[in-house]
Amino acid sequence: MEILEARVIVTCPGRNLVTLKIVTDEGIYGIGDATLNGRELAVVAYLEEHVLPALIGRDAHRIEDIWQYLYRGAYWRRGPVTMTAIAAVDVALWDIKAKAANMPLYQLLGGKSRERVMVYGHATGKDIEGCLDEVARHVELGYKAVRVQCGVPGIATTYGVAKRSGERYEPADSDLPAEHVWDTAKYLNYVPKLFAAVRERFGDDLHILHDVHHRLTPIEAGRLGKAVEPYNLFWLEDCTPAENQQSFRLIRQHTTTPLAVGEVFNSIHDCRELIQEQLIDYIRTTLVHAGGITHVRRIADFAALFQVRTGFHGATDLSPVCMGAALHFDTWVPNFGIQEHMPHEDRIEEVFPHAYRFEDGHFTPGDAPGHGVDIDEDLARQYPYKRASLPVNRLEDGTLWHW
Ligand SMILES: O=C(O)[C@@H](O)[C@@H](O)[C@H](O)[C@H](O)CO
Ligand SMILES: [Mg+2]
Repeated sequence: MEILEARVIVTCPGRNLVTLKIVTDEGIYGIGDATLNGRELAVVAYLEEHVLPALIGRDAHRIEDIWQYLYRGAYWRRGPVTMTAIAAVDVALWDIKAKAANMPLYQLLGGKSRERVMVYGHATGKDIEGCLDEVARHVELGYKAVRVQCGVPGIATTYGVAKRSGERYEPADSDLPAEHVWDTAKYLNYVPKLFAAVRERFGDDLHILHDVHHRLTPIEAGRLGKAVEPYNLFWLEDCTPAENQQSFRLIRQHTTTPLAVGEVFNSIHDCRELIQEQLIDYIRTTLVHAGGITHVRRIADFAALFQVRTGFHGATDLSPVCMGAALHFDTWVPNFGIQEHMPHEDRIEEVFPHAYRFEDGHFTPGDAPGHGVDIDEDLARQYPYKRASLPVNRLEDGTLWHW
């Protein structure tokens, strides 16, 4: 089956999303997500100039060979732009292969390991009370697991908190990077009270998650993990930047709170020590930013050897195409943990019709052949690209900090 054509579709139905469509001579096409939040056009140029011309005429069935060709051929190794471009090609080719086999993608991966995929939703509030109301709304909607984030008194804006209650937060919300102010001491004094309040009101069964978004030092992370042990978190995410994988040894010496890391990783080499030394419990690296199904499957299999489970990134900047493919992966992967879910706004749902469905705190990927997500190109064209940047964070004295 020959690749006849490959094109990139950029659309902004509320936020920028980049999609790759690969068309074959048998009339079967596949699509892959190529969205790298805040750096979208870098991936578009990479694909259009350096990848797509080399795909034309290749056999669409040779997914592994094409992956190696793009990875080794680039010479420079890894990096988010390269690995997102490779992921888009890879997921589109898996979509094609599954459609050609007339099977849902999870069947090609090895079949179902579970009937449904547990997801966590996002409860955010400008303070603890506001966040509790949002947790209640999620529990009502059926969620069994909820990520809780709230504003901190004395800090004007806090990452991951929606501007208005009931809305989703959007990290890329301004033309040029917005500047936020951060204060670790205020955060560390306040946030344990949030978990205490959630347990008090919702009991022991609800899974609670929290994202620190890389903002603590390793010893601060150890202290927080230890302080919140009584509240039995499902996980504490990105408690410190993980470029220095060894720093997690220090955190592990101090706490048994489960740790999740990896949404910014794009290669198995970024998480090798973390997994091999069992310094984390959940790996968050997902299809779109880490070379697609072909590479993330290697990460997941490696993680399984060390009882590390998956907990894929699933914020709104990962398009429905990534979500659909991830749900097939989650349905198959033996060492599944949980899947992040942030609902896309209606305009996005209209541009990307999909087979996956939410029910009772879980998703099922559907049984449509392929990954079950499509793109309405005419509608997509009605929403032109609009530059949007991720924020930066500074300490009160002006020092640039992790956001
Ligand atoms: O856990 C998460 O979902 C996040 O950390 C994201 O909101 C992340 O900040 C964005 O996806 C960045 O594009
Ligand atoms: Mg995160």
